[in-house]
Amino acid sequence: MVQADQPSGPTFGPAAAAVAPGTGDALAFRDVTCVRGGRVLFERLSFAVPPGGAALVTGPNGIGKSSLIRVAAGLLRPASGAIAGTAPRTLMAEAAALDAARPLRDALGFWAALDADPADPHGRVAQALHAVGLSHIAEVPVRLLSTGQRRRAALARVVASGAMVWLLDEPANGLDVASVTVLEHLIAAYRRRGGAVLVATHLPIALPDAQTISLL
Ligand SMILES: Nc1ncnc2c1ncn2[C@@H]1O[C@H](COP(=O)(O)OP(=O)(O)OP(=O)(O)O)[C@@H](O)[C@H]1O
Repeated sequence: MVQADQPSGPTFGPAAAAVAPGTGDALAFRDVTCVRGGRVLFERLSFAVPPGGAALVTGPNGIGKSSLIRVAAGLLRPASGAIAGTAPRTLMAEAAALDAARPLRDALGFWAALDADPADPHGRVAQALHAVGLSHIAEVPVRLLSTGQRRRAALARVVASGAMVWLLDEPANGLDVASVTVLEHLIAAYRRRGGAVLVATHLPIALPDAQTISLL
């Protein structure tokens, strides 16, 4: 079962599955059904995230939050329905996919050169490291980073990507209170620039005016 709501405007969900998200959305699910391991995780889910918007995916363990994020990322094919939106997306999941042997700056630079925005990858990595408070360990190999530092490094990768849509799967895991505040500020600044975020979390994250997609 799924329940999606917005602070204002229409309610999306199975009962309103015919509601077609408008054009120009950064990301939209249209009647998306996801089946995994023979179990329907969510059915005919429709919602849209406009530029500058945010959606928060909530629900208990094993309900399908990560699966929803993976569907949005194009890593998991929905059983039916469609994902709309051509804006470049970037994913922050459990694995940061940063080369453990490389210094952090180089490991991030590898992805920044491949990711959405081709302009000035070195400059974007430097800015991202500063934004997450890791500039001082830019030359330290990734394998020596603490758990929380790795999570912040993963966030730096997202920041450096220049993508218009951030897909964040449990981004607050492993972060201390101060780092969660940094995360919240980064998301807010990104949204002010027109970025859109889809966040799955079981930890509280302040996302003003976000619509909530409750998997039940
Ligand atoms: N590769 C897979 N094959 C089959 N079933 C899977 C696979 N990956 C996950 N599942 C199942 O899909 C369901 C949803 O998993 P998912 O990771 O999306 O949940 P979640 O809400 O993110 O959970 P959590 O809060 O524990 O991270 C679970 O029952 C899980 O066992």
